[in-house]
Amino acid sequence: MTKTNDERLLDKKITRRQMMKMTGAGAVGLAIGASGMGGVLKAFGKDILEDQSTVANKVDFYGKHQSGIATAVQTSIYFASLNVLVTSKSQLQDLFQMWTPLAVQMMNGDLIGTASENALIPPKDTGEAKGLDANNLTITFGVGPSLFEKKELGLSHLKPKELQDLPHFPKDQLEETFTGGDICIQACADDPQVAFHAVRNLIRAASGKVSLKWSQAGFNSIPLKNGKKETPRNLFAFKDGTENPITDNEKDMNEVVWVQSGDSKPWMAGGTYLVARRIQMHLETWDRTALREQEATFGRHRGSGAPLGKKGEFEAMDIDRKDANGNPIVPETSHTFLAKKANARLLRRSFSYSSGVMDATGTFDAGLLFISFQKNPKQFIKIQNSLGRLDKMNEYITHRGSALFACFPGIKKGSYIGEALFNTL
Ligand SMILES: C=CC1=C(C)c2cc3[nH]c(cc4nc(cc5[nH]c(cc1n2)c(C)c5CCC(=O)O)C(CCC(=O)O)=C4C)c(C)c3C=C
Ligand SMILES: [Fe+2]
Repeated sequence: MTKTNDERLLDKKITRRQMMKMTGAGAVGLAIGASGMGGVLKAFGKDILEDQSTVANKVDFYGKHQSGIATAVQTSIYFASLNVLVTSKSQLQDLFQMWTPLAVQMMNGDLIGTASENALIPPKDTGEAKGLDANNLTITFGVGPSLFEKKELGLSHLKPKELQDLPHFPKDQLEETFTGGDICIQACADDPQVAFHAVRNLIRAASGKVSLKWSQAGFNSIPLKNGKKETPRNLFAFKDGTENPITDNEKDMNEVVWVQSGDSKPWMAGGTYLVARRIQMHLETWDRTALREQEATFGRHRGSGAPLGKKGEFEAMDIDRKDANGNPIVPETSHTFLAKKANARLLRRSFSYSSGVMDATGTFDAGLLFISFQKNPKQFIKIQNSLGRLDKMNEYITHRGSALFACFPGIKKGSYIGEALFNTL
């Protein structure tokens, strides 16, 4: 990347120590002048852009935590797992600094860069989101275990001990083409093109610095009842996401999702761990299954989403309830029985996918892009181990992809994505 005069000057005159002091204190105070864009301040040659509070359907980029985690689930996701091609920590830092204003612009519903009428060069923005509003776009960034294993990046001492490849689980049939990655970008929005546009433009702007390892688009259809959003249904037609932490309850979120200071490496405080599992759902087999069997698989009623034997979706599920003959009302091999029995919690934020046909079988390649956020990956591991070989749902699903990423804490205005990681020696 060619550097501007300002950047060259800064490279020379500001020592690393001074730079860390200033960014730590909030880099807004560091602004070195207005750019040609009129009133847009710069730090280290990068534009400091604001969240535009007047924009329709807009989620804030800046905050204590990254967006796309506690944010109400949107209807579309484009999830990308990337490998890095850069060969030094400072190049990686440059990459996240470069991505920061682009993410702010796109979450404001704007195109990236400044519009140019120069017909001799490709436009800065790929353009397909023009005319669409922000559509509650959220962009969430995380880093995978493999990033810290790249010697040339010198990050190994900063790797949290929790950030290890997930263990092999019974019945896993993972494919390398849907597994792992150095960086993840989760773009969610209420429009598929807005979500795709975000990832496409971030990758394009990072040409030569990252390569796309795998990606998955997904969808959720969210019914509205009297103007209120209801729980979306998965491709097995069951309400999915009923039993989840309350995202606007800080205590719940601190207990389940947000890494607290002292829990892990200091740079992770306020962040979280993202588990992604690409789980194929065998729709053809499911569709041949009797309703009673389907309900026994989940331990819930298909229509209402209520626990078996109850009426309301949000009624408590008591897994110890027995019928008159002393048999458990919620089957002991049902998905919810086993998930509950694990006695661990996580925030599920999954999306359905449909990606054509499985070559070998001629069946749908469709399923769930399961995404969960938890303050420690062991919460996921505990639940997945409890589901293990017993989960009745195993007859109808196959885990085909898996990845774990450490998601940075939120970004302060004037700072950039992942700053805490790069400012730790
Ligand atoms: C290891 C974690 C989990 C995986 C993987 C998983 C896959 C998966 N789940 C469904 C559908 C449903 N899951 C439901 C509940 C539920 N699932 C998990 C965990 C995993 N699911 C938990 C922790 C829970 C909550 C359990 C509880 O305490 O009650 C439900 C019921 C409704 C709900 O609460 O959302 C459904 C339906 C699919 C289809 C799937 C993989 C394809
Ligand atoms: Fe589940």
